[in-house]
Amino acid sequence: MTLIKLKGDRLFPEQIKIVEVGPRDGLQNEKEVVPTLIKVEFINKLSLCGLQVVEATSFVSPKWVPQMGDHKDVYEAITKHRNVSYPVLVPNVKGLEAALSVGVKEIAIFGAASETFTRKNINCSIEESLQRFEDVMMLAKQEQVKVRGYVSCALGCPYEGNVKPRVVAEVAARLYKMGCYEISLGDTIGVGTPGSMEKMLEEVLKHLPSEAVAVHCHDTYGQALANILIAVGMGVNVVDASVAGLGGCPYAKGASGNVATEDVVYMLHGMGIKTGVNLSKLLEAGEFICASLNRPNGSKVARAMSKL
Ligand SMILES: CC(C)(COP(=O)([O-])OP(=O)([O-])OC[C@H]1O[C@@H](n2cnc3c(N)ncnc32)[C@H](O)[C@@H]1OP(=O)([O-])[O-])[C@@H](O)C(=O)NCCC(=O)NCCSC(=O)C[C@@](C)(O)CC(=O)[O-]
Repeated sequence: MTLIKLKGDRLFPEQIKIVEVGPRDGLQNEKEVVPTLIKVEFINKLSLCGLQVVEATSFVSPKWVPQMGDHKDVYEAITKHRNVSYPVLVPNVKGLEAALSVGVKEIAIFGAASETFTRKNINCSIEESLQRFEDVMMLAKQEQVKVRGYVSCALGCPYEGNVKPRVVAEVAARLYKMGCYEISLGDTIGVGTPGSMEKMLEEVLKHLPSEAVAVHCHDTYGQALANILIAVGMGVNVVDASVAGLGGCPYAKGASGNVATEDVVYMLHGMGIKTGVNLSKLLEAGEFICASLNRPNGSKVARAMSKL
């Protein structure tokens, strides 16, 4: 990884990969069912923005998350671009088998550093979830499917409050050792601050190379950009974000959307860090989904630029 020096002592990666999670994390919590065709058009627009990764949907139980119940239809209908990967969330072997039946090439398994959140989210303990993921990983390896891992509640849990960095590092290390090529650390309820992000990452980076770490910051407390800046300054070069700041987790009451992709891209480009993302096209994709959902745009950059 090439690092560039900005003002001060910190070195920053020259290039950051943005993982766009809007179609999945962004839409999974919408109250009204979003029509499949809108989801497909949304993903197709995002595919034209220069993003390398667009998380497309979740192969989870439709009883638990009805909004993602059209996962197969969405995945089959989207136009797949050669340079873009379209990972989908998978909680168990059943989900992977369904994903394989429509030709999915990359999945994300999702664990957490909180027992209560894990129970509420995927109905098992942390240890049971890791055993389930071992089974998923075995089949994924056999089918040559790439696997990304999430660790939710990395900076706090909606049920248990503070979460120990040591526990985050342990779950992250287990997922990495199992074969996940990248571990995304989720501030699920956006309570983290630059201080807690730094402490948590110091612990995680004792066990994982920085190239294998991503951050996934919800912006509930308005800390997301500051937290990302800290992470990037510590060598993390993958950032998850959701266009127009869409999103929230159905099992984390009150959690607002992810950091807006437009805001992350604007900040990084302003620092001279490349993302490969075309901000104008991203703004169009954000406007499209906000108009379709009839909701205001959660990106400050999008709002400011629409007035220019
Ligand atoms: C994991 C389960 C399935 C366990 O749910 P369960 O009820 O314990 O599972 P089960 O094995 O007893 O199955 C119950 C029913 O679900 C079916 N089922 C079982 N598996 C599947 C599947 N894969 N796809 C479709 N259907 C499935 C299964 O066939 C059965 O159907 P029935 O016999 O009752 O008709 C459930 O808890 C679930 O789907 N949870 C997903 C919840 C979810 O998607 N949460 C939001 C993810 S966001 C997140 O985690 C945070 C993140 C990643 O964004 C990062 C951050 O911000 O921190």
